[in-house]
Order: sequence, then C-alpha cells, then structure tokens
Amino acid sequence: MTSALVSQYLHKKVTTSYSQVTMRSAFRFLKMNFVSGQRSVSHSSLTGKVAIVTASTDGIGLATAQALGKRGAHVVVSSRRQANVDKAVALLQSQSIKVTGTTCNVGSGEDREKLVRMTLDQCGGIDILVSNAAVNPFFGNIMDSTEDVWDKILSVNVKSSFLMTKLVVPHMEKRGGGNVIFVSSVGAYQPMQALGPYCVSKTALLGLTRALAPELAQSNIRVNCVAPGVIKTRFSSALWKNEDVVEELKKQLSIKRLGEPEEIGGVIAFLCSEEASYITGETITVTGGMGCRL
Ligand SMILES: NC(=O)c1ccc[n+]([C@@H]2O[C@H](COP(=O)([O-])OP(=O)(O)OC[C@H]3O[C@@H](n4cnc5c(N)ncnc54)[C@H](O)[C@@H]3O)[C@@H](O)[C@H]2O)c1
Repeated sequence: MTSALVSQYLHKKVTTSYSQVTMRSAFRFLKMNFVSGQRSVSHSSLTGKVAIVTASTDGIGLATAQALGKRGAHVVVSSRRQANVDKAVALLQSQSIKVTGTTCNVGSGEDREKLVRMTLDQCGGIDILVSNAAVNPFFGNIMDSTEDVWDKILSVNVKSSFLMTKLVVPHMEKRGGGNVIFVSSVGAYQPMQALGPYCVSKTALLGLTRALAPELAQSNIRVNCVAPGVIKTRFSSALWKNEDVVEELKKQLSIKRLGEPEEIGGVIAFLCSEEASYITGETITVTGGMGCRL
C-alpha cells in the first residue's frame, strides 16, 4: 500500500513534470511521510511549541525532552544541580534540539517562578508542561512512615505539580491553549508494599488530572497523565538490578522485559500533539501489560 502510494505520487508528480519545484515537493513528501517504504510520523508536529519538563536531566524526563525536541518543540530542561543541567543541554544541542536549561527545585516557590520567568524571557511563551519530578525517601511498612516523609512526598510529587500548573496556565491561555502532563506510576493503581506513601502520591495525580481537565478545557488546555510500569532508570535501579526481582516482575508482564525511558517520552509527546486533540482527563498506562485497575 505504502510503496504503491509512493510510486503513484512519483509517477504523477515527477514523471509528468520535470520542474524543479515538483521534484522538490516530491522529495519533501517522501521525507515527511515515508522512510524505507514505511509510514513514519512527521517529527515536526510540535514546531513552534515551548515545553517545560521538570526533572529532565536524566531518565524519563530527559527522554521526554528528547521526544518533544525531536518533534520540533523548544524544550526547557531543569533539575536541582547545575552540572546535570549543563550535561543535558549539551546532549540535546548535539542532537539539534532547541533547548534552554536552568536549575529548579520544584519544591521551592522561588525556583518554580524563576523557571517560568526564564522560559518566558528566552522562549516567549509556554505551551506544554510535563510535571515529572518525584521523590521517594521511604521504603518500608506504611505504618512506619513519618509526618516528614508524607510532607516531603506530597509536597514534591503532588503539590508542586499543581503549583507548577497554576503558574503556567495564564501563559498557555495567552497562546490560546496548551497541554499539561503529569507523570504518575503503575503503583497508583495497586500500591507496592514497600512504597506506600509514594504510591498514594501517584494515585493523587490521577485525581489531579481529572479535577483539572474540565476546568482547563474551557481555556483549550488538555490535562493528561502517564502511568509508567517499571522503566529502566536510576529511580528504579533497586528493582531492575536485582535479577530475582526482575524475574518476579516479568511474570506480571505481557511484554517480557522492562520498559525504556524513550517508551514513556514517546507517549507523552503523542499526548501533547494534535493527534491527541480529543483526549483530556485521561491516564495512559505504559506498563508492558501489567494489570492496572482502580
Ligand atoms: N522508573 C520507573 O520505573 C518509574 C515508574 C513509574 C513512575 N516513574 C516516575 O517517572 C518520573 C521520572 O522518574 P525516573 O524513573 O526517570 O527517575 P529519575 O531519578 O531520573 O527522575 C526523578 C527525578 O526527579 C528529580 N527530583 C526529585 N526531587 C526534585 C525536586 N524537588 N525538584 C526537582 N527535581 C527533583 C530527581 O533528581 C530525579 O532526577 C517520576 O515521577 C517517577 O515517579 C518512574
């Protein structure tokens, strides 16, 4: 089907006219739509968009910045350490991605405002927010978790996600709309035994997504969420570096391997694209087939 379409196009546009303009448009058509006989998604669908991704110098955040950047967005990367920001900016620039970077501890109101101000100054607006930063300072029985643990987890994982959204929405409205994406977890659906408070914070993000979506739809802002399964990053290394744990996990998976950060970045980029223009208030689970029920 694909190769038939290509030859039809070439026959019609190239063999019937040898003008340079027609040749150029034929090649543009091929470059945009077909690679090696297969249809590929155009990577220019986010051109002109400005995307803030929090905690984006490593793991899922970095892969998300790459996915948005490859589709043409100007990405603003941040994390708490300047050295990590510099490294991520250099990497993305080497991949021809438009990128700006700054430090930001999402738990600090001052830092959140600095991130937004810098984005506006350097990029002229905001279209996309991916709230990806998260902490888990506690492993153990939930009954042993302290008030400090709960304050830290809820503050970084939930409250900061809302407060970042509140800061960027007026600027998205000035652009006529936008996209907010929260990064939850498979643990939001079925808390893992040793990660109770963290998983509860991730369940809260499913609620935040649903609470915000109807209100922000009026401003043409879509709010969605992604719930990754076990993805190979530093955050989850305690799980995937232990072969016994991996074997146990695989029993619960339809796709018998752990996920890669790029497999989350691509889904987030899709949710921010026009292809997802009728999706809001949803959480997409990206888990290799781990059952997720609330
Ligand atoms: N890796 C997995 O298996 C997995 C599964 C489900 C959900 N997630 C979620 O994906 C997101 C990204 O995690 P990851 O796996 O890429 O690991 P990661 O360690 O690369 O990302 C988490 C990042 O958040 C940053 N962070 C923590 N507190 C911060 C703060 N106050 N301000 C700014 N940054 C802060 C950390 O420095 C770290 O870089 C997190 O929300 C995590 O909960 C990961």
